Amino acid sequence: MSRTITFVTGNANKLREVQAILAGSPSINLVNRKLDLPELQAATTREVSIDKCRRAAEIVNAPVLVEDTSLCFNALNSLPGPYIKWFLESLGHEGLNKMLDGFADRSGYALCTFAYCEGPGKEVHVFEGKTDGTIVRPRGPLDFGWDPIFQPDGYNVTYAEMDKAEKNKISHRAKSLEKVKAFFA
Ligand SMILES: O=c1nc[nH]c2c1ncn2[C@H]1C[C@H](O)[C@@H](COP(=O)(O)OP(=O)(O)OP(=O)(O)O)O1
Ligand SMILES: [Mg+2]
Repeated sequence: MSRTITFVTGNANKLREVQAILAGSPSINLVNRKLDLPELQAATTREVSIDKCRRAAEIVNAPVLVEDTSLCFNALNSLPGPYIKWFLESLGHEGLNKMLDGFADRSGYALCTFAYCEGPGKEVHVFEGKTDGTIVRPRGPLDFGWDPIFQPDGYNVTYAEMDKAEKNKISHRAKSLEKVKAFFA
């Protein structure tokens, strides 16, 4: 049985990756609604995505999936975290790198948190995926967010330099979507 789920996101690149990763998953029929939902000022992507999911369910009034992504620097006790979007917009790739120039540790991780809810007032289910890596000077195409400055552990290329299919095998998003798929299987 295939269920129709509305993926609420304003980010076209996220949508493309989610569609690619879910291609061939017969249990999920994904449709998109482009809404840039307001996001709670909270410490974790978990809290942000749960709140975002509740808001989405109210608006769409049907089963919804949302996702919130963090980029966390270990030297900064996991900041910028859920605020990476605003740090990236204000500081750019170079500014994000400079934030770490005073530290020996340039390691970090990408964290993706999907949240699913059947409708207004219903329980919210959370699915997290994490990929560890290093923050590097930008390399590769500039089409998706902080991809050029994130080099996943075990690779000598950045997310941006990787084949899309390769990124979609090992990414934070792929790992959390594995859990989403298992939930609906
Ligand atoms: O795999 C990724 N590779 C590189 N950059 C990424 C990735 N995934 C999210 N990003 C960027 C987009 C945004 O600058 C921030 C997350 O913020 P986040 O609120 O989750 O995304 P968003 O506001 O663009 O879309 P949405 O409407 O789903 O909230 O990191
Ligand atoms: Mg957002």
